[in-house]
Formats: sequence, structure tokens, C-alpha cells
Amino acid sequence: MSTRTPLMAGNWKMNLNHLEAIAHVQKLAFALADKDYEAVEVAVLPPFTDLRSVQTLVDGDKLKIKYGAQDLSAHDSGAYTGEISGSMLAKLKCTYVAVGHSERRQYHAETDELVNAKVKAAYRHGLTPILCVGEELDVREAGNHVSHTLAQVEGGLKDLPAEQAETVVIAYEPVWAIGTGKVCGAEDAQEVCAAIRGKIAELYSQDVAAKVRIQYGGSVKSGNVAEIMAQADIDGALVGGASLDADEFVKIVRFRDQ
Ligand SMILES: O=C[C@H](O)COP(=O)(O)O
Repeated sequence: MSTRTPLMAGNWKMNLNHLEAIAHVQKLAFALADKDYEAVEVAVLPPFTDLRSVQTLVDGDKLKIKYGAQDLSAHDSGAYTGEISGSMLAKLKCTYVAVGHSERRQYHAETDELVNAKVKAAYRHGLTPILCVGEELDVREAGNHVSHTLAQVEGGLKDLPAEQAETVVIAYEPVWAIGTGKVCGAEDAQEVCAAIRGKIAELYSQDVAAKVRIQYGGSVKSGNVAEIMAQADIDGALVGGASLDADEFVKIVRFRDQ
């Protein structure tokens, strides 16, 4: 297990309206105790339309849970119909924003170049990007999963200064393990996460690489989280489906008890 503070983040994807979001965060907040937050950083990534409600709840009840968005525009303002800017997210006191999730890459044709522009947009507004990377099944079967993923890391971090790079969160999510119930073996995930850390050391320094938190994502549940978190280069999880069940997500946060 690493010495970096683990980040357990629930990516709700396109689930839970703002009323359901309030109920869900209230349930999480009620279940989580102060000691949970001492050992783990807990965050949720609701849909854009929920963020104001979540902010009001978190501020009003002084909750320790953090929150962020699932995407942002590479632009700061202007004629970009349907887009949400980093400044809008910052105004809602978001901490995190996912960038380059495989569903954005797959369904919205997001390239490494665009992902890189979004990472920079996040930093312009004081948001911490969760840069998502990972290979499709055919890439893994061809044995190219490490080089594919490292190219995404390099592309996503291009021209990013070290003082920003050391705070980035990288989520390694093998696409074939997302929402499928197929979990990447913990040691296989560790292999790629160690390679990601090595790439950051090569691009920046060992010091920067030692600070970067690398999450695993892909069918994480209470039953497999402990094994995943036991790996030296895995510093948290980006949890999709299981984060929609508050009791299950709390168990994931308490991975040390599983
Ligand atoms: O962002 C989360 C990932 O896509 C994982 O989703 P999942 O836990 O439903 O497999």
C-alpha cells in the first residue's frame, strides 16, 4: 500500500437527478465518520445539473466530502453551446474534474490533444484534474496496453509545468473492465500504474512522480477493493456503478476493513 492519501471518488456518470443527489450525499455523509476522512479523501462526481445542490448541502452542513464534475470545456467562456467552463465549476467550489474519461473519448471523440487542453483549463481555474487513461480490449490482447496508456499520459500532461503535474490525479481505467464486472487483476493493474509513475518520473522527476496519485477504475466493488489498494502504486479508486449504492461506496471507502 502506498503512503499517499488515497482518493476514493464516485463517478455517478449520467445517473441521479439533483433531488436524488441530495438524498445520496446525505446518506453518505450520515454513514461516514470523521475517522473515515482522516485516512481517505472521499469525493463524488455528479452530473453538472446536481452540482449546485451538492455544493449547497456540503457548504450548509459543513461536510468533509469533496465533489467535482465529470468533464469541462477546454474554453473559458464564449459561443460553445452546451459546454461548461472551468470557471463555472470553480464558482461552485468543485475540487476535482474528470478529464478524458474513456466514455468521453469513445462517444465524443476526445483526443489526447483535447484532453490536454482540458487539463490546462482545469488548472487555469484551480481545479484538480482526474486524468483518465486506459486501453481497450483489443489493445490489451495485442500486448500494447502499457505503451498505449503511457502515450495517453504523455499526451494529457503535455507542456504542463511540474508544480501542476505533481498535483494531478491519474485514473487508470482499462476500458474492457468498465461496467462489465471484469476486473483487471490487481497485479496487472499495478504493472500499468507503476509504468505510469515511471513515465511521470521520466517526464518530470522522481519527486513529482512520488507525489502523483494514481487511481484504478473498472468494476471496483467492496469485494475487490482491498486487493487493489494493497498495490504499491495504486492510491485510490474511480468507482462507477458501485458508487451509486451509498452502502457499497462506504464499504469501498473503508477498504481497510474489507
Ligand atoms: O469512472 C469510473 C469508471 O468508468 C468505472 O466504472 P465502473 O466502476 O462502473 O466499472
